[in-house]
Amino acid sequence: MITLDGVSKSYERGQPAIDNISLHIDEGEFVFVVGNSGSGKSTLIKLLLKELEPTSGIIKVNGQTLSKMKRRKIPKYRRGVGVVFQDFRLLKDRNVYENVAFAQRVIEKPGRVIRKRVPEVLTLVGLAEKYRSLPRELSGGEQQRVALARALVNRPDILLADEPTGNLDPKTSTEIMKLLEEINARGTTVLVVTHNREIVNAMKKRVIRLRKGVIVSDEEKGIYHED
Ligand SMILES: Nc1ncnc2c1ncn2[C@@H]1O[C@H](COP(=O)(O)OP(=O)(O)OP(=O)(O)O)[C@@H](O)[C@H]1O
Repeated sequence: MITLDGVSKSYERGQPAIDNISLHIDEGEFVFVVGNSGSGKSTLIKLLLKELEPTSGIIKVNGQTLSKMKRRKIPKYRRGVGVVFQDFRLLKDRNVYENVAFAQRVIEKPGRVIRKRVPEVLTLVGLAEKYRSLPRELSGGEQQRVALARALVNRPDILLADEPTGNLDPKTSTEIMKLLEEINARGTTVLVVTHNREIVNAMKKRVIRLRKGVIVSDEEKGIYHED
């Protein structure tokens, strides 16, 4: 599903942000990528979304080699990967329903599909009753649920989450993680970047740890070791 082969990424100055990483993530896996600030986690997400090009190495996602992808295919590729971020990134002046429906409108889904699919996915994240609320009327956890619904509405094979609980309290963070686990159980491959130790240790999933752009451990049912 996701394969990196000898991937490095250097910015203009300093050490490589990603330094000769090779890894494989199978279809249906749930993986945490952990590491201190500056270890390269966000760079990895950007490489997977083809927002950045690697300095060297090969990245394959869903059978496609990203470096060979035609420019005009990139938007479609990105829409096939669900993404959520720490800061939710919702449209402030649109309600919950519209925030989610928007992801379908941009790919020109017919109205009847949108009217069916949006309530379905809002039910999945537990927000069916708040479909008319604006983002500012929601708690942080609810806003992240909307972001998740938006990421899932087009049924992506892969969900990338960059520090999805970074702005949330511990209880809400656990709820969001349980939701990610459920999404994974329904077949989506999930990759979560975080430095939330408690969450990682509670979930007992595969844990890939980065330090200065290098994989220092990769464990099934892992824990987040002290650095
Ligand atoms: N646009 C950029 N230009 C130059 N250097 C960058 C750029 N983005 C990131 N870096 C550097 O690359 C390294 C890895 O950064 P990255 O953002 O991937 O780390 P991270 O693990 O996601 O950190 P955090 O947990 O703080 O988000 C850092 O040394 C950072 O300073």
